[in-house]
Amino acid sequence: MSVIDSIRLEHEQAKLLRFIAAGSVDDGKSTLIGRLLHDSKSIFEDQLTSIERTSNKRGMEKVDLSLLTDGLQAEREQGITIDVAYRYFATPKRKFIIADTPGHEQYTRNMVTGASTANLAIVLIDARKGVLTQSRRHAYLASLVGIPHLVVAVNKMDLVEYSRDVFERICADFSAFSKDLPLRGIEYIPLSALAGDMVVERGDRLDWYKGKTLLDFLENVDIDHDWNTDDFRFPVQWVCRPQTEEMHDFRGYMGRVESGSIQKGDAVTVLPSGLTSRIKEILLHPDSFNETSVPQSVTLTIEDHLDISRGDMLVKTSEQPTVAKEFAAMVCWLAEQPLDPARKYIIKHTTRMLKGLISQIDYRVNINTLEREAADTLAMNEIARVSIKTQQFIVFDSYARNRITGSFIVIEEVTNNTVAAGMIC
Ligand SMILES: Nc1nc2c(ncn2[C@@H]2O[C@H](COP(=O)(O)OP(=O)(O)OP(=O)(O)O)[C@@H](O)[C@H]2O)c(=O)[nH]1
Repeated sequence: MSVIDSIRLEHEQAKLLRFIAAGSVDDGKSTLIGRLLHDSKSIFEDQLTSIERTSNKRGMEKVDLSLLTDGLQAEREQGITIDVAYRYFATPKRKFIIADTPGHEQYTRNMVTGASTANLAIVLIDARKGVLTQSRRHAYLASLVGIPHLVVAVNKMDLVEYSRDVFERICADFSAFSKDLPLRGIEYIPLSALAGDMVVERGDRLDWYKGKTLLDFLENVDIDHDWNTDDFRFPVQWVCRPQTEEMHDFRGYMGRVESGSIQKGDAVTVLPSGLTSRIKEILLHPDSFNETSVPQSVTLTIEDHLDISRGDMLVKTSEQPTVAKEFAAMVCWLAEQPLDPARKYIIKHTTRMLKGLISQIDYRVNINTLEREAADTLAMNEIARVSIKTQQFIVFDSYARNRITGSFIVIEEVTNNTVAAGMIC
């Protein structure tokens, strides 16, 4: 194998698909994830033995695969507890991370927080029940957080005699409802998580279905174009000014390239100040500055001495974002304490903290009917379109264009709790 081939192979192997499975209670989410792990041989043997033991103890004939995803870890993030369990598995073709969000009423906020980095969402539908209010809610939330790919998994096909008519009716219902949502592509797959049909193996009871199995689809869906590769965005995390004599002129701007790309000599603009310069060097080994290396983390130097600090954003002069003190956003309220419109909150956006006010609630979305309602405040799990005013300028793109520079969280100053997650319109 040539060096190029081995580099290419490494690159292919590094490809990672993040997905979430959304379903109402008892639709079979845990069974499906368990089946996926089991049939793709991703479960470690010791895990399987312990599940077999538990299933036997409970007097079950078959191994209960939902036990594989039980025991959600509570995640503590800025003071709120989010029940999202991350599960990792790999096949020779791809690596996967599943964010498993529980289906109870805290669901909305869990999904909004767990799904914001997902490439794909699986919406489970019980074949006997068809498209329910909850299925609509899941599809709406997936489109709200901008998940590029959606799989509608029509589960429990064994309970409707693997009927093609039932499957096609559900597909028609779902596509009629979802045509107004900004979803890019929807894949429909009939399956039985319990019997194992069309999850990893095709089985022989769904012969009329000619599409891919779930795993085949997950392994092959094109995710290269999911992220913004056009606009160079570099929020500055740290300004590096070594105090040694030989380097006292050095100024490096450390951070993560969140999107796009840059080359030596490219014209850059520092925002919000608007000052311009050119890239002098791109240093890819931040270790030498005692900083842990994370993917895409770099240190940039520029040709001129400009006043740049943490929270500023370097962009390519030819690819400018919006700079404003007021913007519209969709927010999901996460805190138990409702929104207080009179209160100043902290808006955390990229590497910046700004003081801001939710100056107006344009409308609240009833996530069961998707209708817009008037509202004076927001309670936990509610979603609304709001206007936000900030004291200083904020540099952003719309969330539809850039999931990093288009998203923010709202923090309550006194308690330091995260109270909302937002996506800029
Ligand atoms: N017949 C049949 N039963 C299934 C299938 N998938 C899941 N089930 C059963 O449906 C019930 C619920 O499955 P779970 O996987 O626990 O459902 P869930 O959606 O994860 O439910 P929660 O964890 O409570 O949110 C269990 O009794 C499963 O055995 C299927 O394809 N066919």
